[in-house]
Amino acid sequence: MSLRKHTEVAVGVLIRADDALLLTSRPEGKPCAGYWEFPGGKLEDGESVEQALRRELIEELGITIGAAEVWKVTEHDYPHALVRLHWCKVRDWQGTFDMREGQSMAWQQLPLDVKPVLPGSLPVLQWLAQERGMAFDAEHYTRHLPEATPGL
Ligand SMILES: Nc1nc2c([nH]c(=O)n2[C@@H]2O[C@H](COP(=O)(O)OP(=O)(O)OP(=O)(O)O)[C@@H](O)[C@H]2O)c(=O)[nH]1
Repeated sequence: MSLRKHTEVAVGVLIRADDALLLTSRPEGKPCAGYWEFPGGKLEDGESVEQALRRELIEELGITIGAAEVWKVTEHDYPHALVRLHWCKVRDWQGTFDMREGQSMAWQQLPLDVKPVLPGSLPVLQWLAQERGMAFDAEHYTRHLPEATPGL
């Protein structure tokens, strides 16, 4: 049996006052380019989840977040990596959004209009829908997936 090492990832669910959620598109050159995701990235050595998330959101979006606590932890096994996702809800940030990696951003209510969404993010969309008393239809997010997606 081969044991794959987890890649630890900090992910921010940015929630605006009207409950809209921030989604960003994965830039060209990364695995799953063009998929929509919540902003974030991999922890570097010695970093906490909160530190990594703060650094990533400055690097990617040009904003500085306030306090961020881990809300949920999920795992997803992609061919390119076995990831452990540490999800933080963020309602407090400063600065102006600046897509520094050439990505797109979209404030979205549930169910999301942007597609496709990374499969590793679906559990969180389900929890968010539950919290809002809404039905969750996984097929809404998966039925238009490209048939062969390199890196997925
Ligand atoms: N940021 C982010 N990553 C996610 C989400 N869902 C999900 O499965 N992932 C996975 O978590 C991993 C995050 O890695 P990344 O490539 O975005 O990290 P990074 O910005 O540090 O990349 P880098 O290697 O270019 O520095 C990817 O394997 C990605 O598929 C999500 O909603 N947001």
